[in-house]
Amino acid sequence: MDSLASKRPVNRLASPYSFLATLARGSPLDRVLTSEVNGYASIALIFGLFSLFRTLYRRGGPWIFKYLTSTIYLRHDDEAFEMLSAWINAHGVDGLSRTFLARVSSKRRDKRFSRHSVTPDRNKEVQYSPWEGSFMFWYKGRPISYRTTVNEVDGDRDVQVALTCFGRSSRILKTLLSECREFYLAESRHKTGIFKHRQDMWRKAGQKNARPLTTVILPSKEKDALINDIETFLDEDTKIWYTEHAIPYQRGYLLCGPPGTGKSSMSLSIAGHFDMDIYVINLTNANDQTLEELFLQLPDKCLVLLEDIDAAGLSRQPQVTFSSISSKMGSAKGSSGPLTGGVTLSGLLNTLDGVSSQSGRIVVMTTNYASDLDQALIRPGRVDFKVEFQLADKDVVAGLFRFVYGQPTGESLETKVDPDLEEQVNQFASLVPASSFSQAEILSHLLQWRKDPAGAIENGQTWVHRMLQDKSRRPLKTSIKDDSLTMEGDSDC
Ligand SMILES: Nc1ncnc2c1ncn2[C@@H]1O[C@H](COP(=O)(O)OP(=O)(O)OP(=O)(O)O)[C@@H](O)[C@H]1O
Repeated sequence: MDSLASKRPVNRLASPYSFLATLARGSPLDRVLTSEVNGYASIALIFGLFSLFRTLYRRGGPWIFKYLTSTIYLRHDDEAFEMLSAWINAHGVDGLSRTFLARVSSKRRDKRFSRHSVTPDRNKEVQYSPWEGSFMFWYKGRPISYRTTVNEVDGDRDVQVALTCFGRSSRILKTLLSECREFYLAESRHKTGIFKHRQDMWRKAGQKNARPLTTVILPSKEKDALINDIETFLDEDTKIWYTEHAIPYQRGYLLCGPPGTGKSSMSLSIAGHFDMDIYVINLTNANDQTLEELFLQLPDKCLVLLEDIDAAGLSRQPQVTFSSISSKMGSAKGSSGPLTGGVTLSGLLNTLDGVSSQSGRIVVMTTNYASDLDQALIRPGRVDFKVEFQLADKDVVAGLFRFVYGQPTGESLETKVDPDLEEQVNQFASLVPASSFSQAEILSHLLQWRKDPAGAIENGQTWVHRMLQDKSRRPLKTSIKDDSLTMEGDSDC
C-alpha cells in the first residue's frame, strides 16, 4: 500500500485528508484514504462506519455487558475494597489509571501508595489511588476492567468499584479477590485493625502495630489473671464445650479505674496478643437498630470495645431522637440523620444477649465509674471478668521506670535487668507516693527525661510536689449514681 501511495503525485499534506493519511500510513485507514475514490467520499465512509459501530455498540453494548461479562461490585467503605487497593497498589496496576484521588497521608496507609510520594520526607505525604473512571489491567492472562462509580443519594456519596471480566464465569474475579485478601492479611500481620462505625456500617479507621503486653505496666497478678482467662476462653476445647452445651460463646470483660491507668492500652494489647481486630462502638452515635446491625456484621473472632460505658447515657426508656422520629416517618433503617443517644439499656442488653452473639467474641467495656453502671449490664453472663485498674503503686512506678530506661530485648520489649538501673528504679519509686498518680501521669514525667534517668530522679521531687498541689486544687467530681464524692482520679470499681 505504501507503494500505491507513493505513485500518487499529490502532496499528502496538501489535501483535506492528507494529514489523516500521514498519521494512518500502513493501516487499513490508509488504504481507504489513498484509494482512487474521491477523498471526501472516503471521509464520509469513515464517519459512516464510525456511526454504525457506535450505534451497534450503543444497542449491543449493554447486551454484551449483560450476557458476555461478569462483574463483582465492591463498596468503597468495605474492607474488601481496602484489600483490592492494597493489591493494586503493590502490583503497580494503578499506573494504568488516568484518574486519581489525591489525599494527604493518613497513618493507616503508611506504606501504601509511597511510590507516588511527591514530598521528599514522609510528613504530609500526598498519596493517590484510582478514582472515578476506569482502567484495564491483566490478571493471569485475562483482561480485567476496574470501574469506579459514584452515586449521590440524598446527599450521601455511594462509591462503588466494579471489577469486570469477559465470560459468564466470575471465577477469575473471585481468584483475584482471594489473592487480594491473602496479600492484605499478610501485610496486616502483627497489626491490630481498628474499626469504627458510621451509622450501621463498619469502616476500618486504621491499624496499629500490635502492642506487646509487656508495654502495659500493671500488677502482674491482675494482668496474668486477665490474660489467662482470655487464653482459656479462646482455647479450641472451650469453644467445643460452649457449642456442646449450647451456651453463647462470648465473654464480657469490665475494665474499670481512673483515667490514664491503661484500660484502653490493655484492650489494644489484648487484641494484638490474640491476633484480633478491635471494633469500637460509640453508643452515643447509634440507636438500638444500628447497634444490632453492627453486632450482626462482626467477624467471628474480634474484640468489641465499648469505651466509657458510664458516659453513654444509657436509659431504660427509648429516647426520642432524630433517628427514632425519622424511622417512624418511614425512612430507611440506618437513616442519615444524627443518632445521638439512641441506644437504650434494654437495646444494649438485647444485643449483648442476642442470638447473633455466639461466635467467640470478646466484649470489653471500660469505665471510670463502675458504680454508675446499671447492675443488669454488669451481671455475670454479660460481664464475666472484672479488672480494677488502680493508680500506680510502688511496683508499678518501678515497672514504668524500667520500661522507659531498660534495654528492650528483641521484639518482646522485655527489659534486661541491669543492677545500675535497679538502683535508680528504687530511688525513683521512693520519690513517688503510692496510689497518687496514674500511669499516664508518671509516664509523661519520665518521657520528658527520656534520655536522662538521673534527670527524671533529680527533678522527681519537684514534679511530685507540683502535681500534688495541682490535684488538691482540682474540683471534686460527683459520682452520678450514689452521690458519693469522688476525687477525679479516684476509682470506685
Ligand atoms: N498501665 C500502663 N502501662 C503503660 N502505659 C500506660 C499505662 N496506663 C496508661 N499508659 C499510657 O498512658 C496513656 C493513656 O492510657 P490509656 O488511654 O490506656 O488510659 P485509660 O485508662 O484508658 O484512660 P481513660 O479512662 O481516660 O480512657 C497512653 O499513652 C498509655 O500508653
